Amino acid sequence: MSLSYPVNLNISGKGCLVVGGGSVAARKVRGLLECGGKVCVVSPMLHPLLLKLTEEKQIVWLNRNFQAEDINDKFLVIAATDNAELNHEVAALCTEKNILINVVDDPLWCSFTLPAVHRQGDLLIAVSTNGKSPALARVIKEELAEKFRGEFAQALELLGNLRETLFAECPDDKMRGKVLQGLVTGELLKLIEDGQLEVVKERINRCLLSLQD
Ligand SMILES: C[C@@]1(CC(=O)O)C2=NC(=C\c3[nH]c(c(CCC(=O)O)c3CC(=O)O)Cc3[nH]c(c(CC(=O)O)c3CCC(=O)O)/C=C3\N/C(=C\2)[C@@H](CCC(=O)O)[C@]3(C)CC(=O)O)/[C@H]1CCC(=O)O
Ligand SMILES: NC(=O)c1ccc[n+]([C@@H]2O[C@H](COP(=O)([O-])OP(=O)(O)OC[C@H]3O[C@@H](n4cnc5c(N)ncnc54)[C@H](O)[C@@H]3O)[C@@H](O)[C@H]2O)c1
Repeated sequence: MSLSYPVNLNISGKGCLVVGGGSVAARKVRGLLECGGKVCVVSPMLHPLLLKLTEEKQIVWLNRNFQAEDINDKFLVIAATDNAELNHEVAALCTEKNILINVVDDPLWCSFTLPAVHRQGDLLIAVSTNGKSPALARVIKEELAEKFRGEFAQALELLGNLRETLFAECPDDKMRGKVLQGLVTGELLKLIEDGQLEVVKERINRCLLSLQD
């Protein structure tokens, strides 16, 4: 399989269809909802988690078998049934209409695959094995999750604010780059990892003060 091109999709408010309502579909639906997707599930049976989401009106459930027109106007589709032939059929329909398609039992039919994901606030760590071993992707993600904990979400907030201030107050882009690269080093990473957020704040303030000199 050729190498996949990594992107971060904005699916907020966009129509996402999941075909199938089992445990794999439930995992994919959770991921879509987390990012603000408008999720519709078509399946004659639903996993209890999906039933709950339907009752809470977080998703729309079409309680029947898949029909070709279900993909109309969808931004992306995930074919997650236990019927390989049907999953291929869904993929072929989407490919024809240039709709993004993920097929849970066949990477070759996917226009996108899902990585194992660890999030802390705006920090996103995504691990892919290009379909070679999803289980390994999960284990690598779990290892990374032990290192990149909640402190990183907090530190990112601080760095994001600093960057905004720099964009507003320092018109020289070379200077901005220099300031940010000088601040964000392996040493800062270690401070964040050790939970020394006060020291991180101090470094950021020092950075701001140096701009006024
Ligand atoms: C990462 C993760 C993201 C997510 O789903 O959110 C994900 N699979 C996860 C787990 C997982 N999946 C499977 C196992 C059992 C062990 C094993 O088979 O290895 C485990 C392990 C477990 O559950 O621990 C079975 C499996 N998966 C695929 C096939 C079909 C095939 O390969 O042909 C089969 C065989 C089905 C069968 O046996 O019939 C296919 C795909 N699975 C992918 C993603 C894409 C490639 C990702 C990559 O490697 O880059 C791809 C191509 C399409 C896609 O689904 O996007 C998620 C981790 C969630 C987490 O972080 O906890
Ligand atoms: N990609 C992954 O991460 C991953 C992981 C494990 C398994 N799998 C694969 O995913 C597939 C699904 O696994 P599962 O555990 O969720 O299976 P499951 O049996 O729990 O769910 C299958 C779902 O498909 C629905 N379905 C069947 N025919 C349908 C139709 N005509 N229209 C709409 N929905 C229909 C069923 O109602 C059911 O809800 C398996 O075949 C397996 O090969 C993929």
